[in-house]
Amino acid sequence: MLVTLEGLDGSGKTTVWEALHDAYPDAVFTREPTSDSWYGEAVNRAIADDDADPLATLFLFTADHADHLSRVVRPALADGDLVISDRYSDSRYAYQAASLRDSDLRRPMEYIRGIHTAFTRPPDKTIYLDVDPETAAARSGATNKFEQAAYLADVRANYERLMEAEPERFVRIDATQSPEDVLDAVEAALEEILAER
Ligand SMILES: Nc1ncnc2c1ncn2[C@@H]1O[C@H](COP(=O)(O)OP(=O)(O)O)[C@@H](O)[C@H]1O
Ligand SMILES: Cc1cn([C@H]2C[C@H](O)[C@@H](COP(=O)(O)OP(=O)(O)O)O2)c(=O)[nH]c1=O
Repeated sequence: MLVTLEGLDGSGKTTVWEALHDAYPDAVFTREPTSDSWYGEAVNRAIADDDADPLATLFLFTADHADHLSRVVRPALADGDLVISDRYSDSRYAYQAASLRDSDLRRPMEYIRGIHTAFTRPPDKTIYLDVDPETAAARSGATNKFEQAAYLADVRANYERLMEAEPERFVRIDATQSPEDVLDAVEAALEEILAER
């Protein structure tokens, strides 16, 4: 089973993902962008480059996803493992659709979803850590171009569209709560997800 964690920068995904290691010692913990491949390194260069072309950046993130799928996610799922990924394809649909909002693409989110359809493995469930863009930008320190409040407001609107389209896949958690309460809510959601399996 594939469970993904999504949310704005600073929503607390990584804090939760790290804390879940203790509760689910047998799960495969992974993330996008990947942190153990040259594809992930290329993505990190694009994130750090304020002048990186947004369409080129989309394809770098998508290349990293393809490698992540074939090298980590599909083999783990084939072994029957629980896979918990800190960010996954919805990050592309939400963030790159915002980056490409003023591009020549008429419907960026549909375009980005379209290039994934043929090869991706959609998540079984997605836990969305919900925070307002101002809190997100403040917590993340607004250190890169994706972490600015105005941009994050667009990203959040895109996540809302994704949740509206597939309400049964998403579990929304109020991530403005204390880290302990967020973790409790995520663990309760995961227990329910695994019980339904
Ligand atoms: N529920 C929370 N309340 C307040 N601060 C938080 C909370 N969760 C995480 N943080 C802090 O916010 C910052 C970003 O958290 P992080 O887990 O890295 O978020 P993300 O991976 O979603 O970008 C860190 O400094 C972290 O300690
Ligand atoms: C996976 C992914 C991440 N991103 C962005 C979100 C983050 O600003 C940045 C790095 O992701 P990440 O390392 O998860 O950052 P954080 O822990 O702060 O949330 O890349 C995309 O724009 N598209 C994607 O497909």
